[in-house]
Amino acid sequence: MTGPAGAAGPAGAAGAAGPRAEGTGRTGLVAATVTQRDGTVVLADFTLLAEPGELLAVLGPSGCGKSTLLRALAGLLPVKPGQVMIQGRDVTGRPPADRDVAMVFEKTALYPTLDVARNMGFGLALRHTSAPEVQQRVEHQSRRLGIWSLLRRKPTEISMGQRGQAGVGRALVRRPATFLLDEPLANLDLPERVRMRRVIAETVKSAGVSTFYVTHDQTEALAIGDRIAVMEQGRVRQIGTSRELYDQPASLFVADFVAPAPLGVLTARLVVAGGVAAYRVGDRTLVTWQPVPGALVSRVGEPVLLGLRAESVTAVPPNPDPDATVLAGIVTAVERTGRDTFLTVGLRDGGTLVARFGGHAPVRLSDPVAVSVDVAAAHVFDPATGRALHHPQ
Ligand SMILES: Nc1ncnc2c1ncn2[C@@H]1O[C@H](COP(=O)(O)OP(=O)(O)OP(=O)(O)O)[C@@H](O)[C@H]1O
Repeated sequence: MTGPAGAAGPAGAAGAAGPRAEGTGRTGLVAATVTQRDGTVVLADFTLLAEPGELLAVLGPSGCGKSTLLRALAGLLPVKPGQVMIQGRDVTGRPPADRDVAMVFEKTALYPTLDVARNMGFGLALRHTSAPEVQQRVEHQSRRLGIWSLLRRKPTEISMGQRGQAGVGRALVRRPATFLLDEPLANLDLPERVRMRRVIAETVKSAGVSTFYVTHDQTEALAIGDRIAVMEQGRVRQIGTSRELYDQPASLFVADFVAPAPLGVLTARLVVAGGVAAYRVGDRTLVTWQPVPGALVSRVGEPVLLGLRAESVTAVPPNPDPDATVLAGIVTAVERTGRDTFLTVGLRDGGTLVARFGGHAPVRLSDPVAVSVDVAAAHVFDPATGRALHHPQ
């Protein structure tokens, strides 16, 4: 199920709004307005609900309101008007302690006088879990997280990354009504992040607890989320699985935000040439060799934006197909990942593309370069609104 906020299906954004969220077991905000203490309205008429047991990744740029969402769910910021639902129960106006949430902040504070084991078990002890059970859960979880050897150390005796891991451990030993994880893997190196996010995903899934996992790292969101909600400026722009967001982004913003490499964008005009769809870009006509897609028929003759992923823009083969589209430009940025080289190419005909070449491509900044473009693979957007008009099959 995918779509922009408000057009999503049963588990989607505004589709599940109102009292219907009650009794469904869903967790999230419904038609909620959240205002910071200084009067800044961060979320307005905002609806986002996770299904029971779902790991919902919340992805978006800095300042879009991700932390505000979690703080409102936890009861740290008031929702007025609107509803906060936890497992289908309306907890709006209830204090944080009544909501049974386990929350991890990016900068989780541990109790400085307690060792890691007691920090991890603190929430359980508060809830009157027996000492042997606290010990058993802390040991089990610390082994899974790889911090068992740190249990007797104080927070000042471990690294920032390890403090973050202990904070995650403190949440994961619990079986709360919902997990709220706000950039829980900050300060960790990449291999540790990947390992930790697997442990987190396994733990929250096996606990069957709805989880909001906030990140601004698209790779992390796509890897971990059952679905991903993409936020921008206090709104959910789209909610769907990683495949849905990648194949059918609702807008240019979403397409660019979920792409591992920046999206190339060309300003074009849709034309029909010899019965097939083509795009005029500067003086060039880029032919798709396919009929005009149904969704674009009404747009023939009009300007559109073409979004091209790096995998559709590649090195020109030694004996190129004469019908292939080859564009010339200048390399304005080079990023090497080992396996691939990503080139940002300023085109002679206007516009910028990002191309994926092989890892050994002998290309340097400011080099002239020719790229082969799979025009039929372009996602097509409305230039005025950025809304998607057509996705390639
Ligand atoms: N205490 C505050 N008082 C006033 N405005 C705030 C406060 N905290 C956050 N904001 C504003 O609310 C908006 C959303 O902030 P929020 O922290 O929710 O964003 P975010 O998506 O979590 O960002 P990041 O990824 O950088 O953590 C921002 O414009 C921010 O400046």
